[in-house]
Amino acid sequence: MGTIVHAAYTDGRKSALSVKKPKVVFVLGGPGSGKGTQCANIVEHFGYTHLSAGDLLRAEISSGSENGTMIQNMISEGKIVPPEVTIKLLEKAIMESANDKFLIDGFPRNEENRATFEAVTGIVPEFVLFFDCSEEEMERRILNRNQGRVDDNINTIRKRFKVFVESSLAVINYYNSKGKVRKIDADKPVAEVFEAVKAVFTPVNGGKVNFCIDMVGCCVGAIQLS
Ligand SMILES: Nc1ncnc2c1ncn2[C@@H]1O[C@H](COP(=O)(O)OP(=O)(O)OP(=O)(O)O)[C@@H](O)[C@H]1O
Ligand SMILES: Nc1ccn([C@@H]2O[C@H](COP(=O)(O)O)[C@@H](O)[C@H]2O)c(=O)n1
Ligand SMILES: [Mg+2]
Repeated sequence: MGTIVHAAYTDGRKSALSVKKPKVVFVLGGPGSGKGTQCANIVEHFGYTHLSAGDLLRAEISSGSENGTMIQNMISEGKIVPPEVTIKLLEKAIMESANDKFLIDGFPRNEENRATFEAVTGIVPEFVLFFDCSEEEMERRILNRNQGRVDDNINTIRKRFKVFVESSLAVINYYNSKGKVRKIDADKPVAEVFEAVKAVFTPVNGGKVNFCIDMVGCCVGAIQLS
């Protein structure tokens, strides 16, 4: 079945993001894999702005907006909110920021999220940072998180795992087919995970990135990109 792409703007208006053209890194991984924790480290060391789609949705609930109840119900069930709701929150946050590079944490969560975001904004991620973590470890972390989240209970955790496997992994596989996934073993302590994350964000050769284009088994040249 084809993906339904929600035009967040039915009047055909272009997203303001297609004009601002921010640099975007998607940060994906199962619930409790450490996305938020590592994003905080990346912000501190590499100057990105961290936008957690989940946090934006929770703020929308707290704001008492008309979508609040619907969002609350879906989060309580570990379900994925319609893309136009989440994309508009992301767009607002990006446009209000003076920064031009963003970590978008927990988005896209499914193919509808991904396709709609690309259709509406025209933005393709620089890469996707994927935190790969076992369900046992993720469950242990979430049950010890103590942040008072309505979805941090064993029943909803299991539903979120199911959603991740059935919907979110397909997004990671899509970007993997484009060579855009940077996979991190997230089953390790925070500091060790961040060492691996740093390597992804640290350019080689003092800021220039060398690519050797290997065609037909031979290197046809090295291109230095600043
Ligand atoms: N590498 C790690 N080792 C042990 N605990 C960790 C690690 N990374 C994060 N944690 C802890 O696990 C919990 C979940 O981490 P975090 O909130 O960053 O995950 P998340 O991927 O953002 O989860 P969610 O998708 O539910 O928001 C937090 O209490 C955090 O302190
Ligand atoms: N793109 C998204 C992201 C999140 N949600 C909903 O929020 C819940 C919490 O997300 P976290 O990343 O903070 O764990 C998630 O389980 C979804 O219910 C969403 O709908 N779409
Ligand atoms: Mg998080």
